Amino acid sequence: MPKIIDAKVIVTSPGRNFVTLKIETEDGVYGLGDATLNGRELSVASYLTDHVIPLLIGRDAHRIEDIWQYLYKGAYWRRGPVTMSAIAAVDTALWDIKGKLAGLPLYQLLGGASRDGVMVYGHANGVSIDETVEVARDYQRQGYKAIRLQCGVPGLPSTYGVSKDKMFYEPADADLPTENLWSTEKYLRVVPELFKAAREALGWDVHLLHDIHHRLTPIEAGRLGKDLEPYRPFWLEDATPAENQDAFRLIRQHTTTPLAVGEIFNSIWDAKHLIENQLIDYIRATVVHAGGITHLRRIAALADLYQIRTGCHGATDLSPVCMAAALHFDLSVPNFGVQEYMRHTPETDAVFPHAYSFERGMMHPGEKPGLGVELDEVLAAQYPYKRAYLPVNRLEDGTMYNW
Ligand SMILES: O=C(O)C(=O)C[C@H](O)[C@H](O)CO
Ligand SMILES: [Mg+2]
Repeated sequence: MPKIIDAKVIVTSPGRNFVTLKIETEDGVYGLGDATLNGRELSVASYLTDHVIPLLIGRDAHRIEDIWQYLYKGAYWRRGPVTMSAIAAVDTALWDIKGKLAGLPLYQLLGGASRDGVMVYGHANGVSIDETVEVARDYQRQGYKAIRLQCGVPGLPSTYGVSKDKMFYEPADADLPTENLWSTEKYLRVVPELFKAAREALGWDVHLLHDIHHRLTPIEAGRLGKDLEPYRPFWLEDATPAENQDAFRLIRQHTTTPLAVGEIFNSIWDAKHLIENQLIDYIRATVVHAGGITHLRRIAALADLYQIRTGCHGATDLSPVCMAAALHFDLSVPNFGVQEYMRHTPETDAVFPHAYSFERGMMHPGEKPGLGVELDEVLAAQYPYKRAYLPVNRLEDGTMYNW
């Protein structure tokens, strides 16, 4: 058996923080797993180092399911983003090892390719509608088949999804949380105008997406979904906070615009009611925050019964290790929908050399055994952890709101 003899956590910040687990086996094969939880990174690093790594030493790296169950059931305290990100890192690293030992890229172990490539969506954003549409046009020229549109809201100094840089977006921008302002009324006026202008400029042969980022009540989201129907959005994401899963029923009663949710979900239990009641169309849970490949496959299998497709989260705070794992999953899973793709900075790509590639709107995980991602530990050591928080949101009268 490939016995686990060592494991360690590597924290590095090549432009942003990443937490990576490296598991080594007796025969010199190692695997990597992403454990990054944006703004709360060190909690997962400690969970792994202090509580998980001692449990791994001496175990058979091939027994992925058993180790998953051991860490989930054995902790007694189930679920939650810290626990599930830690379990995800172990699970991903073990799949990486299994692939390397088999001499096969991970997607082959997951049943092989179900499609030729993975459709991804890029982020077009700008301060104004015109600027956003111009950026979207540029994405279209690069061959993107799906584009997310976010634009500034007149009257609000800044908002989610609008960055200074056109290809990179990094919301965790400060040593203490930046405070943003929010007005639902102002926002609801601009989004239909954005989609109208985008359809006029880009035509109908491109999928258009939008992320509400948990900021509307169900009835407000229903109204926005209805207003956007003429422009046929691919999805509206995180329309309303999803702790109360039935909130999505109210949105559904008012619009046929497809709904996506789940980037902050960490377990099948967060999605079960939404899926079984067909309250959503896309499930956005991804490898690092939802228990790894093993658990994500379980969520996708449940979703498949209800014709709900996957749409894995893929922001920059998910490391190239997670991106690679997501692409292997996407290529193989039967009910794939779309994959989010936000480019990492050149510094991040240098620390994590990888086999995955992008060509005209499609990605492929590559043919290297396992995940196909390395971690240059010498380079990583040159970028020490730097505390960084996600922003917070307040209404214009000072009331704390959802970011
Ligand atoms: O990429 C998205 O859809 C996001 O909503 C990005 C999140 O704000 C980000 O990953 C938070 O860490
Ligand atoms: Mg989102």
